[in-house]
Amino acid sequence: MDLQVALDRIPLDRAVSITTAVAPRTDWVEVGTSLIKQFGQEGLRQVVAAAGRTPVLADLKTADDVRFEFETAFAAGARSVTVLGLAPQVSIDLAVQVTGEHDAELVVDLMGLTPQRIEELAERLPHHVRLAPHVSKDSQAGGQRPQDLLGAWSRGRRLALAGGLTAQDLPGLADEPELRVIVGSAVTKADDPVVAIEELRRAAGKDN
Ligand SMILES: O=C(CO)[C@H](O)[C@H](O)COP(=O)(O)O
Repeated sequence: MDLQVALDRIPLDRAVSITTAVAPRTDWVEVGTSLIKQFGQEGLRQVVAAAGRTPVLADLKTADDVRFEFETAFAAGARSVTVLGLAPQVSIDLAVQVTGEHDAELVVDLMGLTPQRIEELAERLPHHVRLAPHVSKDSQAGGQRPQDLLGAWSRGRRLALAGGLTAQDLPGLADEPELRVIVGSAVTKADDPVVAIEELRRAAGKDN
């Protein structure tokens, strides 16, 4: 299991200082959609610099104008980007093409999709594309968990689970080899983000 720390709804200087502290202890750093909307390409560039050798995902949640949005993120140093599964198929196909041209990772965010559309995407998309079962911020109060969205379609696929996850969720997921777990608030709202990421590492079985 890989860990990805998502940075959302915090000032840029705090995002940079959290990144400096957690980057050596996480597999990926995510610049969340809220940060990208607030601080744009320059914010992304600053987090990439603070992350050092740890790769950075830009959670663009792109729905249109794929090449422009992706290439703006790659120019700032992002190594992975997200497209919405809700986007038109032509945009999802272009997302596969553009990430391929840049040797970057593509993550397809599955929030808001019907089970039928998720199955269709899982069948259609190349195996190297990572699929992200995601309980959106606005849906989290309903108690749904991203792991509830897994099914026959997800077996053998590269996955990234997101949406309100904490260290308590990780032991049950630790055996999934192709799984990345995205944790935002559990780190950024912690009194000490380093203590929080160490707890997540232990829960993920990474420090045994
Ligand atoms: O993509 C996101 C919101 O749309 C977040 O990055 C993701 O949900 C992780 O954050 P949290 O653990 O706080 O839910």
